[in-house]
Amino acid sequence: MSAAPILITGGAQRLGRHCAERLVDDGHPVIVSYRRERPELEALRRRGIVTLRADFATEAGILDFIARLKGETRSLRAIVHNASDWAPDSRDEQAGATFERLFRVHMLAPYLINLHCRELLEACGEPQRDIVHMTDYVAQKGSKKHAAYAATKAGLENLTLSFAAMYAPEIQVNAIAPALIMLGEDDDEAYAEQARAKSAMAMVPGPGVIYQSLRYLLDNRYVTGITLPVDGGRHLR
Ligand SMILES: NC(=O)C1=CN([C@@H]2O[C@H](COP(=O)(O)OP(=O)(O)OC[C@H]3O[C@@H](n4cnc5c(N)ncnc54)[C@H](OP(=O)(O)O)[C@@H]3O)[C@@H](O)[C@H]2O)C=CC1
Ligand SMILES: Nc1nc2c(c(=O)[nH]1)N=C([C@H](O)[C@@H](O)CO)CN2
Repeated sequence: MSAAPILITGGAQRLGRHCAERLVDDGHPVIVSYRRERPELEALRRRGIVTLRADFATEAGILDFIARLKGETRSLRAIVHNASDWAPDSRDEQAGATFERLFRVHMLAPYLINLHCRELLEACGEPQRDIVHMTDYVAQKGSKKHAAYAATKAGLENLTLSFAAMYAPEIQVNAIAPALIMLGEDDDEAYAEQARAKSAMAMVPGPGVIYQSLRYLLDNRYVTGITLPVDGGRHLR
């Protein structure tokens, strides 16, 4: 019987793509969700990664993805909720719509996928099954410019506790809380220098440190209900 796949939402680029490719390197079948079709997806498909389109900005979009996921596989080894919209707060009439969209992407999608896909994880024949929520250091600190983003990531962090308690011992549920792992395409050196100065380690490590953290959770049978900080010691500054 072939191994059950690992689902990474938002796996078309950056941290999610890096983890998807490393999981394939480690012998796991992988399914990724993506929102926008683009040429880079072909490279993932050539590696045998199944790509499913998903827009989590609406409940209908979330439920439509779940239905198509269940048409694709009957079991899952793990679910990594990586999809995220790092939108700054809107100061105009869009403020409410922005908050609601980030609530759906960061909280409602993981909540509904966890509820509706529990049966896929339980159908996995391997001894360990995992759910991993990608949160953010700012869930604990807040953010002056990304308050809606930080609040909805804090909500996702809290969902980690509830689902860990609900799903133990069959399924382990944990979170990874990164800070400044990768810069954005438009970030200049001045921004990079300012961002590096925010942590004790004063570096921009790249996505490898996230895969190391995900690997630790996937390989540890005794860890559940935790949030693993991967933030260079932001709390020390
Ligand atoms: N990068 C960093 O330094 C940090 C990252 N994190 C967290 O780590 C995770 C990965 O970060 P990173 O790789 O930078 O993430 P990205 O900003 O690259 O977003 C990941 C994916 O989320 C998808 N996405 C966005 N909105 C939606 C939506 N409405 N429906 C479905 N998918 C959507 C995008 O899909 P598409 O491209 O197809 O539109 C995108 O590819 C995120 O959860 C992030 O919050 C936390 C702290 C620091
Ligand atoms: N979905 C995303 N979330 C976050 C991103 C990103 O690019 N996409 N980037 C950050 C920053 O690196 C921030 O940590 C810098 O202080 C945070 N979240």
